[in-house]
Amino acid sequence: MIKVIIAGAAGRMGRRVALMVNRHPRLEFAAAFEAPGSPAIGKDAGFLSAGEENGVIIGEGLESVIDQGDVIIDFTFHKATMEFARLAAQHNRAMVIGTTGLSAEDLAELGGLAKNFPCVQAPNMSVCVNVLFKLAKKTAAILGDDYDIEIIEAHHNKKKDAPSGTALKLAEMAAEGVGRKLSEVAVCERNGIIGERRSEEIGIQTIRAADIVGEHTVYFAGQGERIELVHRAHSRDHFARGAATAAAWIVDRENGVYSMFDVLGLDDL
Ligand SMILES: NC(=O)c1ccc[n+]([C@@H]2O[C@H](COP(=O)([O-])OP(=O)(O)OC[C@H]3O[C@@H](n4cnc5c(N)ncnc54)[C@H](O)[C@@H]3O)[C@@H](O)[C@H]2O)c1
Ligand SMILES: O=C(O)C1=N[C@H](C(=O)O)CCC1
Repeated sequence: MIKVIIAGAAGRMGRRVALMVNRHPRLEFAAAFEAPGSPAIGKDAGFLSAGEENGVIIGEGLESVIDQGDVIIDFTFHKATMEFARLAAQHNRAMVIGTTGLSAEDLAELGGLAKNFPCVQAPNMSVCVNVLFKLAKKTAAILGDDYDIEIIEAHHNKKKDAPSGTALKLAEMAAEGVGRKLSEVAVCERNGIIGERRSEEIGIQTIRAADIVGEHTVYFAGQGERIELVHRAHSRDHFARGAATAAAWIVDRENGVYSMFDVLGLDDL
């Protein structure tokens, strides 16, 4: 069995990951940890996630548990994630990184650290969203420059980063489809007398409201008609299931950074 360490085990995602790891035939929920001072420390993580006693008591900090597992599943906060990656590199532990909000500098550092450990890093672990990433690129490439590309994302009011990592990836894929660099054409805020829209812009707008799990719409708007590609998450369980799938996949890989396209076999689409 592959022993799994869950970072942020008391979080919205951590709790569901614990459940999905418990249910995976090749995974064993071996250890869990939380942020220093978290009220969850010392509690049974299984109980938190599914009402199932499974005897995994939440510890404080990765260093306290890193020797108990083969792979770390991380849905925490971008600064914490980078600390864990540095430790994983020192201890040659695999990682599944679901945390978003990582900067370009973080991702560059992660690429260097991953010379010493294998990791899957993905802003969205859902199968359908990863198919949507591919559809966004292909749709943009087919329609070309005569269609304005805009993205709207909606999430719950507790989400700390914006735009969502998924929205940024959708925009990046669409930009690739039409041969643009997202860093040059992304417009994430519009306010005041903004003037006419530049045709090459890719707009990304954010909604934060109530308990919305995660919704993304990609607009390809032309004169007189448009295409909308839409994904709506019904629960966090499909993200957690994707993370468990990635954890079972990554432990046999060479060191380096992989995506969910690699895990799901979507790379050639
Ligand atoms: N890739 C995906 O499919 C996917 C899906 C959902 C959420 N996310 C991302 O996952 C992250 C977490 O989302 P969430 O809704 O679970 O948030 P959350 O705030 O509910 O959970 C985060 C947990 O991490 C803990 N944490 C923070 N710093 C820590 C540290 N240094 N050590 C240990 N634990 C620490 C917090 O105490 C909290 O319990 C966000 O970045 C979100 O965007 C990604
Ligand atoms: O709930 C969240 O936070 C989510 N974050 C990811 C993102 O930023 O894209 C994935 C969707 C849910």
